[in-house]
Amino acid sequence: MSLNYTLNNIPERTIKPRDKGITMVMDKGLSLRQAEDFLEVAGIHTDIIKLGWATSFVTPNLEEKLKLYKEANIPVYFGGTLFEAFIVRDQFDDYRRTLDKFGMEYAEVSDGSIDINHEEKCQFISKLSEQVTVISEVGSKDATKIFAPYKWIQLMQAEINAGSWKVIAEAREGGNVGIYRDSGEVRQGLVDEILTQIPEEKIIWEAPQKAQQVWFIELIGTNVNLGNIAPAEVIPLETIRLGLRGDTFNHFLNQK
Ligand SMILES: O=C(O)[C@H](CS(=O)(=O)O)OP(=O)(O)O
Repeated sequence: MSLNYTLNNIPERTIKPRDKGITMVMDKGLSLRQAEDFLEVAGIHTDIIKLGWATSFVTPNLEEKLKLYKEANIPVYFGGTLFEAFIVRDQFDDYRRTLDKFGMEYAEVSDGSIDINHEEKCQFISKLSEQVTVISEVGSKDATKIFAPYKWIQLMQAEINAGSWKVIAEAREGGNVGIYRDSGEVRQGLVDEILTQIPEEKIIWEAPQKAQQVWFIELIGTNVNLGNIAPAEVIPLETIRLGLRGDTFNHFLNQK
């Protein structure tokens, strides 16, 4: 990545294509012109784009948008809710055909809105990973469904074993379920326990709120994988990763 001028002692950032330090952006309906503008300023800092939930079903010019992202060399995938919409209707084969039809190279497997047996979910991961790179998501979108840290670890581990490239820790667009309390505060004990068993580079933490991004960057470092980043927040996030915004400025200076 080329930077505009020289500053000494900037935290070292991994470079694209990265396996660690990923910024996953959620596009929930950008127009083609907005997507072009987004790529012009933030494409360089974006590792992967999710077309949020099932927005791809109603997005006009879907093929053109996918082409734009492909030309920018940024992988794209449909949100997990779309996968779930197919599964709940018993249309797994149709989902596979849909991925082929649109030339998708990545897919999300989640169960945030549906109840499926976890072995069955792992079979979907395993079958889909013969076709695409699979990212799976752990955690419910239902704030009342809270499960213990050991369970998160078990589910994440089983999904990685089944073939997931990365596992996403659920938070939704609002950042108020899953790994967060409804106030948006991180369930710290949960995250700490997960990190005792699952390698941090295998997890993408959904962190739509600035305070959540800062928390993970301070805990894990500049090159933590973060997801559900809004397009307009990619450049601000990059500065937070580098200790160039007040929120992490002293954290990184004090590490020297
Ligand atoms: O689970 C998510 O992070 C997203 C967005 S939201 O929950 O609908 O706000 O859903 P996904 O289906 O994974 O894109």
